[in-house]
Amino acid sequence: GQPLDIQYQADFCNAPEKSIFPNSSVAQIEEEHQHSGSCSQHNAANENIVRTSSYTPWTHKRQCLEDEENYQEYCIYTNANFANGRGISLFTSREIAKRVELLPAFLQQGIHDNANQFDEPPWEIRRVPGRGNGLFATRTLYRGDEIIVATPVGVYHSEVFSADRLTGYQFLRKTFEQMPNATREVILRTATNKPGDPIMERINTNAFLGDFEGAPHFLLYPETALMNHDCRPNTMTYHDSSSLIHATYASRTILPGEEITTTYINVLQTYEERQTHLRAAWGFSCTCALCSSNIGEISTSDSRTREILEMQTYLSDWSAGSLATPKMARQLLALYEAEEIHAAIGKGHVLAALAHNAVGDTFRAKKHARLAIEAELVNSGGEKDEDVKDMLMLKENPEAHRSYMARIPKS
Ligand SMILES: C[S@@+](CC[C@H](N)C(=O)[O-])C[C@H]1O[C@@H](n2cnc3c(N)ncnc32)[C@H](O)[C@@H]1O
Repeated sequence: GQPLDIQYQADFCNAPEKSIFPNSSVAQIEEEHQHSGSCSQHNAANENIVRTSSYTPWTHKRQCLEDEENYQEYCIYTNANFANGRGISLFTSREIAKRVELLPAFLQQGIHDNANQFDEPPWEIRRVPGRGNGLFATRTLYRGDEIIVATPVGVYHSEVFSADRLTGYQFLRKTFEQMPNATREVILRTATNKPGDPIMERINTNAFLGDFEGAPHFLLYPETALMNHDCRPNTMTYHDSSSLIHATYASRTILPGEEITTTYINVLQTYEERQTHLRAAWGFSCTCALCSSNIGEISTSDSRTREILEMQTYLSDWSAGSLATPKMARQLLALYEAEEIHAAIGKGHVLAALAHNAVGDTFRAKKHARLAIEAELVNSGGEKDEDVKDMLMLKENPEAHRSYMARIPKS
C-alpha cells in the first residue's frame, strides 16, 4: 500500500481503543487505571512532560496487547522525561518492564548527564552516493575519542513484530507519539529503505537487534543509526546495560572529511558471508571500500580472515596437544593490523597475553593484558566483560593465573 506520511502531530487520539480488526489475534487489554488525561491535554503538555504520574516511572498509561497464540502480553511503557527530557518508549513484556524499572538508568540521578550532547559534535551529516546520508568527521579524531554517546529512544521486544500486523503498527505508532517533539523529529530524520509503515520501516532500517534483559530486542539509537556500515569500520562501540548508554569511539585516527563508519555485523566473516548476512538481516548489499574492491583484494582479505579464525581456534586450545605458541599470537595480531580490524583487536591481545603466560613469559603477558583491557573496555561490555575481568587478574598476578606455564610440558 501507500506509505503513510507521518506528521509530528499525527492525531493518534482518534485511533479506536479497541482493535478495529475483527479477525485480529491480538486483543487490547483495558488497564486497571482509567486514563482521564485526554489526547489534547497530552499534546499540549508534550513539551514539558514532568507529570508525576501514578504509573511511575512511566509518564503515560501502560497499554497492552495480548498475543492470543502464545498468551504472551506486550505493553508500551513510555517515560517522556527519560535522559533529561529525551524520552524513551519500550514495547516489551511486563516482566522485563518490571526489571527495567529497577535499572540505574531509571533510578540514578544524573546518570545521563553526559549523554545525548549533540550541540557541537565532531561530525556532520552528508550525502553518500548510493547510501543515503552518512556521518563525516569535521576534525581529526584519535583512537578512543568520543563520537556519539546516546540513550535509546525505542526498545522493542523482537516478538512484538509477529503479532497482528496492523494492530502492532498502531502500537508502534503510540511508542512514537508519546515522545517529546524534538525526539520525534530526530526519529523521523532516520532513513527508511522501503515504503510501508513509517515507524516499522525506521526500526527495520535503523535499529540494532541485541540482548536486552535476557531477551532479543530491537534498540533504536537515532544518531548512532546515521553511521553507515563498513566491513573495516573506524569506530568501536560500547553498550552499558545498566544506563542503556551506547557509545561510539574512534578505533583509529580519522581525518577531517573522512566518513565515520561502524559495523552492523561480525566483521570476521568472508565477503560472501558478510554480503549474505547484511542482505538477510539489514536488506542491503554492502558497497563499503572492501566489498567494492577487486577480486584479488577480496580474496586476499578472505584468506587472512580465515587465517585469523583458524589461529584463534588454535590459540584457544588448552589441551595437552595444543599447537598454540606466542609466535602464533604475534602473527594473529599482525593479521588483525593487516586487515585493519582495529576495534576487535582486544581479542587478539587476550589470546597473546594467555599464550605468553602459558610459557612463563609474564612480562609480555602483562603487556598484552594491558592492551587487551584498553581495547576491550571500550569495545565490549566494560568492566563486567569476562575477558576484561580475566585480563585484570592476569595483569595483577600472572603467576597465580590459570594460564601460567599451562603449555610447558610437565616432565
Ligand atoms: C542505519 S542506516 C545508515 C544511515 C543511512 N545511510 C541514512 O541515510 O540515514 C542503514 C542504511 O544505510 C544504507 N547503508 C549503510 N551502510 C551501507 C553500505 N556499507 N553499503 C550500502 N548501503 C549502506 C543502507 O540502505 C542501510 O539500510
